Amino acid sequence: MTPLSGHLEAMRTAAPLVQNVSNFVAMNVMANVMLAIGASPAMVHARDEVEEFAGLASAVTINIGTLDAEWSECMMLAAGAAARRGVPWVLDPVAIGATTLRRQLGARLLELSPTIVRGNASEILALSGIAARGRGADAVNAVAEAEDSAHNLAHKSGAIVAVTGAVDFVTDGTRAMRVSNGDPIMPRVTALGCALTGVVGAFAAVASAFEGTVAALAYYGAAGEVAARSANGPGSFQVAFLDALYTMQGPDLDAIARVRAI
Ligand SMILES: Nc1ncnc2c1ncn2[C@@H]1O[C@H](COP(=O)(O)OP(=O)(O)O)[C@@H](O)[C@H]1O
Ligand SMILES: Cc1ncsc1CCOP(=O)(O)O
Ligand SMILES: [Mg+2]
Repeated sequence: MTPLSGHLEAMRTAAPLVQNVSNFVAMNVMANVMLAIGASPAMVHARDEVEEFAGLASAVTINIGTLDAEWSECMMLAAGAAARRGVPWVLDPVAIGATTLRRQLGARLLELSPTIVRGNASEILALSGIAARGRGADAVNAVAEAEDSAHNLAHKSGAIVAVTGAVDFVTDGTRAMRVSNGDPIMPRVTALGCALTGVVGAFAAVASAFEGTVAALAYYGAAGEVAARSANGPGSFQVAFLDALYTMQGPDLDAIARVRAI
């Protein structure tokens, strides 16, 4: 396995263009996070250009956070274009257990073979067909509760499935890893999960989907730990987090990361 630092350095060298069909809450947060890590984000979702743009991007991310009928159509077009062109694409099934609209779109997007699915435990349970509703976009389930579902979902869909929370879990349906970096203040800042999905996309542009996802999660959690040391609450954390993502070097990541195979 390539060291985590190797993936971070490769991602920064490539500065991949990542197309994000995101949501109204996350767009600004996500773009700032992606610029801080050294990637090039483009929040492009209009029906008339979304497929063309997917041909320019090194990765595509699809997030159902603030969907309506038109967003849904654009997401299907973008995911389809990425899948046809072999561009890695990441699904973030925000609040998928909450409504029929979300569940139906999630099922249709899964048919387009996402490279990676990244969500919290309640979302991964719901996407797997287990009756977990979450609390809107927030998880009410622990990661451990969703690990079997993640495994089955990965096996069935062919996607790498990442369940995030206090200890992240990543599986390809056969092997699995846990990443125990991060800080409990992270879910107190909106859209940090959505922004992480963009970071996963940037790493998937330069690494295998499994290794890239693990590296992205470890880097993100490590930066969260560094930022939490100087933060007084969610406001100062948000600023410190962007700085930590920006300043973290490969050797820092290798030293702070807590990644283990299961
Ligand atoms: N209790 C926690 N302790 C440490 N890190 C956490 C905790 N909860 C979430 N995180 C981290 O926050 C980031 C966003 O994950 P999460 O909150 O699960 O996403 P979402 O916002 O989509 O629900 C991940 O890096 C995850 O590891
Ligand atoms: C609060 C909210 N409502 C719809 S999308 C969204 C953002 C969710 O962000 P995250 O999944 O990163 O917590
Ligand atoms: Mg989320």
